[in-house]
Amino acid sequence: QERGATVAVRQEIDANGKTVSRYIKKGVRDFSFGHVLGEGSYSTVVLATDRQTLNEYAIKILDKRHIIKEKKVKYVNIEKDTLNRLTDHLGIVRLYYTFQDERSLYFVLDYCKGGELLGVLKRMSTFDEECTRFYGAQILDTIDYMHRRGVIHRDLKPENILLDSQMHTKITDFGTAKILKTQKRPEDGSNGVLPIDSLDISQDDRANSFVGTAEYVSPELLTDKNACKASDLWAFGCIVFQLLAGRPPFKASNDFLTFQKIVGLDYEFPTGFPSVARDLVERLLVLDPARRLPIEHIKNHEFFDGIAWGRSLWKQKAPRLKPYA
Ligand SMILES: C[C@@H](Nc1nc2c(c3cc(-c4cn[nH]c4)ccc13)C(=O)N=C/C2=C\CC1CC1)C(C)(C)C
Repeated sequence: QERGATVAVRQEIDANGKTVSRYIKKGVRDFSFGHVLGEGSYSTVVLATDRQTLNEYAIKILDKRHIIKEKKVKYVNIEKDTLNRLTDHLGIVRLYYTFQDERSLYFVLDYCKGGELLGVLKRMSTFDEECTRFYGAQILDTIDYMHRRGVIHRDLKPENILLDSQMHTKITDFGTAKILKTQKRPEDGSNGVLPIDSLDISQDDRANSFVGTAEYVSPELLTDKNACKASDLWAFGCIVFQLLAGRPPFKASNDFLTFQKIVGLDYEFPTGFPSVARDLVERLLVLDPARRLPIEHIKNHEFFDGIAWGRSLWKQKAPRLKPYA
């Protein structure tokens, strides 16, 4: 095998709709690398052009020695397994193939020309309701897809919500995601109390060692070290608040004080914050994860009136970005 090329498998749908695996040999030499797009904690994401097809990709490069030294191998595998599991949704950054050479691992992914949602929000300072509704709906639709496939993201934030060339969202950075074991739901539910696993709380200890980015961490992760699907909905509530307010709800001068605000549910809406959006946020920023609005109810909330959920949400034009007056 030529240096740096490993056989990569690409799933394709053939003429009669069957998924076939195409074996392609891609390596470092098949790409010309451009500028750095972003720096992760253990990786660099670089713009690259496929020399044959001239398609542009984002290639995440990980230094093998560094990964091993920092004991991050499991996170790399979680990211790959998660991305390989979340393949058929437009709101997820797609992983095309991976390969390696003696020094590095390479993940070939969607290039999201619009960059990070955080960058766009900073330039706008706030989003108006129409934009918040559109971006909020795309993010929620993607969370719904992830949860249905037993994946909890655990670190949702405007930095890792990217925008493609059509200004549609693409969620990324799954190295700290939690893949839930497919557990059977108990038939009974007789007493009507939510069975503990209905919150899909991650059981194993490793999953609980991770804490996300301070401003978006859920209270349950801080108090009983357990993340669950509803933890992503807490982060979603923080993001909707931040799009309209221009700042996250829980923000203090250091992480410890931010954590105190979170567990004390200590936040205020800016004057003029739209009341329908306020009602939605208040039903998401609830300390008890079991009492947070479930996804189906969020979709039916008045704030999302007018949103056509499903594929059409991803086919429509993104609204022109306008600040909240
Ligand atoms: C959040 C992430 N930043 C970024 N990650 C990715 C980008 C990306 C693009 C721009 C950009 C585009 N135009 N101008 C800026 C800025 C930041 C980016 C992209 O296009 N495709 C896949 C990416 C990531 C996929 C990989 C995690 C699996 C961090 C900071 C972690 C590197």
